[in-house]
This record gives sequence, structure tokens and C-alpha cells, in this order.
Amino acid sequence: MNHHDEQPLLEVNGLSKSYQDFQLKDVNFELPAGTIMGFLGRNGAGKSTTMKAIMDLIKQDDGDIRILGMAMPEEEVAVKEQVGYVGDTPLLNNAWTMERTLNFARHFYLNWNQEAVEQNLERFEIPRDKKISELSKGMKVKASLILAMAHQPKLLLLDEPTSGLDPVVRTEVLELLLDFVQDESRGVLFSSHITSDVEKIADWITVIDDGRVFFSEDKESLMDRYRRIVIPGKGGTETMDTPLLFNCQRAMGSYIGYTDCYDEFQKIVAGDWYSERLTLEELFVLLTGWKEE
Ligand SMILES: Nc1ncnc2c1ncn2[C@@H]1O[C@H](COP(=O)(O)OP(=O)(O)OP(=O)(O)O)[C@@H](O)[C@H]1O
Repeated sequence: MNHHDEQPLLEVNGLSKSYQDFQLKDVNFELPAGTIMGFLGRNGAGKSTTMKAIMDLIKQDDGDIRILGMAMPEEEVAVKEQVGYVGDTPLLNNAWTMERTLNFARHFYLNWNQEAVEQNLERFEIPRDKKISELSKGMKVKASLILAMAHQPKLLLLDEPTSGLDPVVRTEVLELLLDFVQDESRGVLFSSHITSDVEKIADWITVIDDGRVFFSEDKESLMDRYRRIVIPGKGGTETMDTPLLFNCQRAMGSYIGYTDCYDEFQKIVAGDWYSERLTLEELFVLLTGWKEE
């Protein structure tokens, strides 16, 4: 389906923020409805800062942020009805039970869905009567997610929702996110260092590097256009001498390079080579790590 005819759920245009030793520089991307966007970047690249600026938890220096066409922070009250956020430091009060937390939070929203809350509490086996401080890390994450989704937002902004969770709980959380976007009107932006999680469920990948958007692209097209090209044996220097390849090197008796336009490479470059698809993790390391060598 073509998502682009519809209004994006989230538009970030020219977002800038300066700290003493770090700048977000002209961050631009759009999140279409029905999309799960994986937000990747190395430690300190600016993921949390971007998400906090979207939520107006920190003041942006410059930029235009729209959620369902509404401007942040100008239309904050209306926007927050449409957004669920789970940040890097949970907002849950440790001394409260889940019951008390939910009873408190429900008064702030018009569209609170108690039925969905009950279902999710059951689905994730979250006890209502235990204090938040008595929940395990995984339970806290799930509790935060239930809370973030209780007012039926259109957009979820999740800062590393799956880090520190066991594989079973991680899978449950990923399934919850897939369910969430299923009706194609909602969307999720989630940052993660667990590239396999992102590869599993994201439709769109946005990579931020040193405060700039490196690329923001449909996952399938991204994974399709990159390939590792291998020429076995000692030859291959001429074959590899094409601007379509980068990061060429000899390794394990072969000549290895990478292309970001595999379609073209395939058409143009003859010779004895074969290609390998990259995992998202390999692609991420290749693109954000190789320039440091
Ligand atoms: N309140 C602050 N004051 C000054 N600098 C800050 C502040 N918050 C974050 N930074 C700096 O901004 C940069 C980006 O931080 P941010 O938390 O956005 O990165 P991140 O991509 O989320 O990293 P990680 O993957 O490690 O969570 C870092 O260099 C950090 O030190």
C-alpha cells in the first residue's frame, strides 16, 4: 500500500539542539501511518535527545515538529492525547502500585481505554497490587508500555523498549507493537541497539549519526540495495575497480567490497563474483563504523 498519500503521523523538520559538547543538526524525517520505524544510532548519536525534543521534554533550538499535522509544542495538549512515550528513565512512581498508577493517569486523558488496560495487564501478567519497585525490570517495561498505550494514542515513541529484557519478554513486546500498528492508522518510533529486534519488526529505518540523520529509508529497499560482493581467489582487482563499490579489502583469500546500488552493480559488473545480503546489524556497523578506520 502507498503510505505517502496520507498525512504522516510524525514530521520532524530542521530540528536542532545544542548542548555544550553535542549538537543535533537539522534532523529531518517522517513517519507514515502504519509504520514501525526503528531509530538506530551509536551511543551518544542523539536518539534520546531527538525523542525528548519531539515530546518537548527539552527545548529545541530550532525546528518544526508535527504530530498528525499538529505543531509541537504549540498544540501540546491535543498532541499528547495522540502520543504515548516511554523514555529512557521510567516515569513510574516506585512507591505506587500499578492500580494506583493507572487510577491516577486515567484522569489526564479523554480516550482512556480501561478494557484494553485490563486485557494487557492480564496478557502480560502484571500484578496490580504490587508496588512498582517490586516489579522486575521486564515487568516495569511492560507496565510502562501498558500505561503509554492506555489512552489509545496514534503514535508511540519508545526509547529502547526492549533493552535488558529476556528474549521471551522481548518477543512479547515486539508482538504488542506489531498488533498496535496493524490497523494501519497508528505508528511507532522506537530506538534500539538490538538491531535484530529492529530488523524483525520495523518497516522503516532511520539512522542518526553524530546528531545528523544519516538516512531514513524503507527497510526492504535499504536491505535490497546493499550487498557484500566477494571475488574469490587472488584476482579481481580490475573487476573491483568500480565506483559502485566501497570499503574494498582483501580478506581470507578473497577480495571483498560493498555496494549500495546492487541492482546497477549486477547489470554493469561482469566477472567472477558472488554477493551476500547483509543483516541490519552488519549494515549498521558498516555504515556507522567504517569511516573511523
Ligand atoms: N542534558 C544534557 N546536557 C548536555 N549534554 C547532553 C544532555 N543530554 C544529552 N547530552 C549529550 O548529547 C549527546 C547525545 O545524547 P543522547 O542521549 O541523545 O544519545 P543516544 O543516541 O540516545 O545515546 P545512547 O544510545 O547511548 O542512549 C551525548 O553526547 C550526551 O552527552
